[in-house]
Amino acid sequence: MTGLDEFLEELVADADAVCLFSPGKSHYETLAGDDVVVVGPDNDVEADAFVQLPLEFEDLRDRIRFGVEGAVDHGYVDEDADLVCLAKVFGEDADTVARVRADEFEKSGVYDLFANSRAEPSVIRDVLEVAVELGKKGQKGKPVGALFVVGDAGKVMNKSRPLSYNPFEKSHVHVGDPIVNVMLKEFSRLDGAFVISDSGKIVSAYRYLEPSAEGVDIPKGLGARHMAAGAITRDTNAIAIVLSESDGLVRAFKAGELILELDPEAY
Ligand SMILES: Nc1ncnc2c1ncn2[C@@H]1O[C@H](COP(=O)(O)OP(=O)(O)OP(=O)(O)O)[C@@H](O)[C@H]1O
Ligand SMILES: [Mn+2]
Repeated sequence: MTGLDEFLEELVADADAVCLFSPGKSHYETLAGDDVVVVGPDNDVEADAFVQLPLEFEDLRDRIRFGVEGAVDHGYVDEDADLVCLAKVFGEDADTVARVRADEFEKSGVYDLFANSRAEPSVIRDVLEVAVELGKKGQKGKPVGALFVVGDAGKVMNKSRPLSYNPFEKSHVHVGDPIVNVMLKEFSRLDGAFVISDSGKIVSAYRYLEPSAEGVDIPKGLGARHMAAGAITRDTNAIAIVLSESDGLVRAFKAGELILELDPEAY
């Protein structure tokens, strides 16, 4: 199929770098002579240029966008680099080639959310996972909402007040621990926000956030929970992860802005 060969040759011609998504060892070694950035959950192939994926990003566009933002942020590629991305969509091996310019995407800040927040990336990932699971299953079959404020916990506590006794008062428990995830889901039935420290310690449940909402610009149609989430991330160095009871989506806010929107059903 010479036509196809020609097409593929053109597709990858003159690229500045190759982004390899979760490559196997042999796949990586084949390309090791090129300018390669590996993107994946782990750096199994011990690549020098590596961007860690904190989520699976089922949607290839989201996955590529995250990888490219990470590659630019690390300085592995220029902001206007011409890139070839190799990824697996259907099988266990790379089956998809995408040609993309690094400036193709409006900067979404999704990479920055994980890599450059006060809280540890793994803590942010664990909280997102809890929110996504809660969104999938709800509480006893009913849709449920939840608000998690992650990082800069001292300041967040100063800008909030308790709605009820704090079940985490004297405990030293962390997100990611399976028991704690069950507790978070259980307590999400009641009002208010969870406050989580940079390192993932659950500081409090049932906090009513009272940040100044000045200058916060969140999409119309979102209510008080989302407004409080956006505002607290402008007023402090925390990020916020919200599960909406009404539309079932999980959203992340940083510096007063909506950065990420996920449909739990897609994960
Ligand atoms: N300032 C706040 N701090 C903490 N929790 C809040 C705050 N404001 C609202 N909430 C919580 O959000 C819940 C839902 O409020 P509301 O419906 O106005 O928010 P929303 O943004 O529309 O969220 P949803 O999409 O889940 O309905 C409230 O019952 C309360 O538990
Ligand atoms: Mn509402």
